[in-house]
Amino acid sequence: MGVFSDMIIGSGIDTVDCMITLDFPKVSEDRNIYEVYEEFGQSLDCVYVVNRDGFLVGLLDQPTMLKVGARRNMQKLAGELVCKVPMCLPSSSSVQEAITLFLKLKVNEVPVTDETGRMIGVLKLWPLFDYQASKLESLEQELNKSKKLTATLEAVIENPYEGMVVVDENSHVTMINNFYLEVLGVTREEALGRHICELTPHSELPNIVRTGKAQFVDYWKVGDRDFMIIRAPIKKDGKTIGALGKTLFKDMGLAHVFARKLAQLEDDLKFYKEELRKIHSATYTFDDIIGEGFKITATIRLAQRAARTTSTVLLTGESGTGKELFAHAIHNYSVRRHGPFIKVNCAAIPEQLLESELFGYVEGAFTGASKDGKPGKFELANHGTIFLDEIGDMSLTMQAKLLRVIQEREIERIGGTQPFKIDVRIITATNRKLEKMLQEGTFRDDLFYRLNVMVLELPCLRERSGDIRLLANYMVTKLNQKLETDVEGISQEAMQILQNYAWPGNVRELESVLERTMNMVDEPIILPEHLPARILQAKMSVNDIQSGEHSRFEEGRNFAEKELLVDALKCAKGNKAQAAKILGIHRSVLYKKLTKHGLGGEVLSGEL
Ligand SMILES: Nc1ncnc2c1ncn2[C@@H]1O[C@H](COP(=O)(O)OP(=O)(O)OP(=O)(O)O)[C@@H](O)[C@H]1O
Repeated sequence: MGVFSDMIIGSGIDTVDCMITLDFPKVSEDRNIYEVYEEFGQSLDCVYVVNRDGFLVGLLDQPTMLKVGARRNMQKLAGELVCKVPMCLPSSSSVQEAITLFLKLKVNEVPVTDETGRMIGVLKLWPLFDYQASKLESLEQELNKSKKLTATLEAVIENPYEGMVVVDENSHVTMINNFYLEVLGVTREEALGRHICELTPHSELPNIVRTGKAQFVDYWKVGDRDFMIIRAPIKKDGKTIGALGKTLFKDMGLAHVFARKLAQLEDDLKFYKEELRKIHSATYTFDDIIGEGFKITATIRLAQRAARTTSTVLLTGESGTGKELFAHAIHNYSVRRHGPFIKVNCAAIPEQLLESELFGYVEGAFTGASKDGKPGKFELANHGTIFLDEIGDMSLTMQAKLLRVIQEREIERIGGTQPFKIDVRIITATNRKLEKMLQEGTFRDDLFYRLNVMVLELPCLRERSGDIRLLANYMVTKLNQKLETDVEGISQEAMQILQNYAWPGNVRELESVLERTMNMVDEPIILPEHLPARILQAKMSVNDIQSGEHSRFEEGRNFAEKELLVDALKCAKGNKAQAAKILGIHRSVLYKKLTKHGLGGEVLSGEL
C-alpha cells in the first residue's frame, strides 16, 4: 500500500508541483482506507489521499478541483496538500480530468510531497480506478457485442430471399426489410410507423398481436405474387409486444421445389420403413408348405390350430424339415400377423451377448454399450411373435432368464431398474432331443414344461418320400425364377433316384441338390447323370424301401389314431376318463397314447 507505481517513477514522466485543495468529509486521521471504504462502499466516487502508512488523509470528491500552482507552504491535513502530478495534467484540471489522465497512463496513484519535496503521502485513485476501468472495459465490451449483434441482425433481416416485417403492440411497422418493401411497393419512410393494414389491408398481424398466437404457413397474395408466410407474436415477459411476419420462400416456385424434395424424402422413408418391416416380418404362409402325406398335413392342421391360440409353440424335427417355415406360417395365420416377427438364432449368438440381444440394455449399461441403449428382441417383438430357433443350444443361465420372461410376461433391459410388460407370442424350435437333455441335466425341466405346450414334430423327408416328387417339382419352378433358368422338369429315372435317397439334410438338402443341378444342366430335363454322385451312389436297400412303405402305413395309422384321440377328448370336454370310455379303451391305455402323440394335459387345454 502506498508504494509508487514504477510507471510514474521509472517512466521518466516529468512531474510538476500541484496543490490539491482537500476537503475532509467524515474522515478522521486514524482511519484506515479499508474502513472508510467499508463505510462508503463502491458508490464512493472520489479520489483518496492516503499517507505513507496507508491511512486516509483526504478525499477528493467530484467537484473538488485539482489546482496546479505555487502555494507550497501547506499544512499537512489542513485542507490543502502539495503534490507532484504528471506535468501533462493542465492547471485547474477537474478531478474527472485527473482520473481520465490516470486511466490513460494506467496508474492509480501519484506521490504527494510537501514543499521541501518530501513525500508525505500518495494520491490514490482507489478503488475508483479499478472500478472505473473495469466499468469502462465492460461497457466497451457490451457495446462491441451489441454492435456485432446489430450487424448480424441487419444481415438476417436484409436477407434477399425472404421478406420480413415487424409491428409493435399497436400494429405499427417498426422494422421492414427491402424485400418486403419491394413486394409492397413502398419506401422505408412510407412504411415505418404506419399501421400495417394501411400497407396491406388484410394483414393478419393485428390478430397475432391481439391473440398472441402464431400462424404457421399461410398463403399471402400481393398483386399477382403468391407467398408462403408465417406470423408469430413477439413476447416480452409473457406479454405480446408486437408481431413478426415473414415469407418462407422467395416465391412459390421455390416452395414447390421444396415440396417435391419433401415428398421424395417421404417416399424414401416409406420405402425404408417397408424394408424394415420385411426384415421384421414373417415371409412364408401355410401355402408355402408343400406336402400331401398324412404326417405333414396333420402337422399343418395342428399348426393352424396352434396359430389361433396364444400358447407357446415348440417345433421339433431334424434340421431342414421346415421348422422356421412353420414358425413364419403360424405367425402369418395368427391375429398377430400385422405385428412384428422377430427371429433369434440362439446357437449363433455368443452366450455373453445373448442376454443383451434378447432383453436389450440401457444407456451406459456396460463398456462398449451403445450410448442410447438398445432394445432387445423381446421388446422389438412386442405385439407380435418371437421365434427362438435352436432353443436346445441355450445355456442354463439363459434358460432361467427366459423362464422368468415366459412366466412373468415382463422384461427388464440390462442395467435398467424398471421391468415392463410385453405382449409376445413365443415360438421355439430345436432339432435336439429335449427329453434327453432333461435327463442329462442340460435343459431345465421347468422351462421344458413351459415350452412343451403345443408341440409340433415335423416329419423328416425320408418318412414322407411320397412328397419328394411334389417338393422336387415345386422347387424346380421356384428355382427357375431365382436362377433365371428354363428347366422343364425331372426325368422319371432321376425322380426315382431322388425318392430312393435318405435325405439326411431333409428338404434343405433336396433344395440345394436341385439348385446345384439346375445350375449345371443345359438340357431342359434333369437326368440321373446330372445328379450329384453321392445321390447316385446311395441306393436304398430293399429293406429300406420296404420299411419306407411300411412307415407310410404306420404314418396313416398314427394320424388316424391321433385324430380319434383329439375328437374323443373334445366330446368329453377334456375329461380323460370320459374320453377313454368313448373310445372303449382303458384309461391307462389312453394316457399312453396321449403321451405317444405328444398330447399332454396342457396341449389339450390349449387346443380344445
Ligand atoms: N414342407 C416344405 N415345403 C416347402 N419348402 C420347405 C418345406 N420344408 C422345408 N422347406 C424349405 O427347406 C429349407 C429349410 O427349411 P427350414 O429352414 O424351415 O428348416 P429348419 O427345420 O428350420 O432347419 P434348421 O433346424 O436347420 O434351422 C427352406 O428353404 C424351406 O423353405
